[in-house]
Amino acid sequence: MELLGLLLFCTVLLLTAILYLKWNGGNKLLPGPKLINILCDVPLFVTKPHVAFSKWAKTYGPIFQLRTGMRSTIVISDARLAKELFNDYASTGRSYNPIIHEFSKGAYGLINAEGESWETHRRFTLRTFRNVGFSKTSMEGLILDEVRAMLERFKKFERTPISGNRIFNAPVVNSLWHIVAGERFEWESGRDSRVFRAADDFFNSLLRVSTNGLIFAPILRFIAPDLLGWTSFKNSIENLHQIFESTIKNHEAEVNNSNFPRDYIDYALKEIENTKDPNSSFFGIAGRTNLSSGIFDLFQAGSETTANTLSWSLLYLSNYSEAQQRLYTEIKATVGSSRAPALSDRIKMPYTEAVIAETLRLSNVVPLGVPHRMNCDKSFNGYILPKDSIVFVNLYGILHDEQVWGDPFNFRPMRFLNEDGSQYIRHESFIPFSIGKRQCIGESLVRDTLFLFITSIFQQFEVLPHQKTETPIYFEADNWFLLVPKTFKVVMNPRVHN
Ligand code: HEM
Repeated sequence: MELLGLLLFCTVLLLTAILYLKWNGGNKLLPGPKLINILCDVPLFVTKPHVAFSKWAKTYGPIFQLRTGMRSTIVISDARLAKELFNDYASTGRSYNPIIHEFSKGAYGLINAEGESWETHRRFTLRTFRNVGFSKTSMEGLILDEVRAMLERFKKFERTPISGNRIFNAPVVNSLWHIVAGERFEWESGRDSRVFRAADDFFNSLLRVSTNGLIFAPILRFIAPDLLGWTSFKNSIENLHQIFESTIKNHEAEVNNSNFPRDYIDYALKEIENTKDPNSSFFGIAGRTNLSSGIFDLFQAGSETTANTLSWSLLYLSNYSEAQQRLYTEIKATVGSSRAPALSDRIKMPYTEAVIAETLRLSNVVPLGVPHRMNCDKSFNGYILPKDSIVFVNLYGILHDEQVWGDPFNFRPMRFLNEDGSQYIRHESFIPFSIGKRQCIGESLVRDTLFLFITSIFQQFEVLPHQKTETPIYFEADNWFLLVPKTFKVVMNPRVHN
């Protein structure tokens, strides 16, 4: 009888263990701060969530969980783990946030779309970028048009202090508009463009709603819509969509133009015309909404990010005179002073490549990437990541990890070079564009833009800080949603070429 009882007990124990393991997938519970720890860090979390995440990663490790509501939020602070997870289709969902979804009129376009619709649109955009001239000579010519205009502008203000903030917005928005709509505005002659104005309004209102906490607590938009900036945010989005819509209509009227397709909109209209599958993201009315939202995404993802990274490069290089001198020496030796830098020079300029990488690393304009959503339960690294949990990649923590970089807050391009400085070294933790299936699609455009702008500016000018910052220099950013430099001024001194 005793033996039978023991057998029964062992069987129940075994079954319980099997059921537990089956339910839990053989996985441990994710570590993470308790509610009380989160409450203690609320001011930091609200103002600088990327810093709070990095602080918690030190205590709870490279993968931790915040259990604040019904859904769990998972934070990854290690490049290798991020690569493994984000290469898995299970992690390619997007979370629903009414503030972020307002951009794309729902889950349309590129950033907020999911599943087949997102895949089709992403493939189309990458292909079209290549066709329109991404990384080809025509794209280079298009960026160089903006570089020339920029240099002309700087010449007007040489030797006088000028603001380093927002000076790259017009050329960057202009080059995007050129790719998308085939038009170039002569912003350098002081002509204002409604696209610039609308893009500016949108970003100012986006910064306002993110600072006011609406992104974390969207419910606030119903409580004080005007006061918290929700109304002007919505209006600025509507305004941009109207501009895109009227431009698309003008393109439709020119479909029979002999040069068709000329730009992104033309390619998309052709795709819509050729799509007969009602389930496709390019079919009929949904196809049109996807196009308008897709353009919106290219603007919101591509303009402020690139323009602010260029501003950061001016701030760093003007304060780190040794790095600027070394950059100039390489430009002089490779390009000289009688012609403009070209993308073909890039391969011979490892120091410049390192300056670009170090600027992207230290400035890290998108500190928390764009949150992903798990499409299904997933067993990962010994844990279960439940369906619908939100996953953040803590790019800020990864790009500023002391264990990885040693002195993460110094601007030190040499960290990307081999010992004798002759070769650029790829770094596994260098992921400013995130990683995996949803990695930024603008990376190659950004790298080309940074190369051509930075080499051209420093070929022509010595850039000095208007007011020297203390040493060691730590550059504080404004706003957490997009890390933009605080107000600063520089002085552009023309170089004397002999
Ligand atoms: C310095 C400049 C830029 C940085 C640092 C940057 C960074 C990022 C990051 C971190 C993501 C999130 C990826 C993820 O979800 O895991 C992203 C997504 C995206 N970026 Fe960029 N980006 C930059 C410029 C651009 C440009 C110039 C464009 C296009 C013209 C662009 C288009 C996009 C799009 C469409 C997505 C969404 C991709 C998807 O959901 O599949 N970005 N970017």
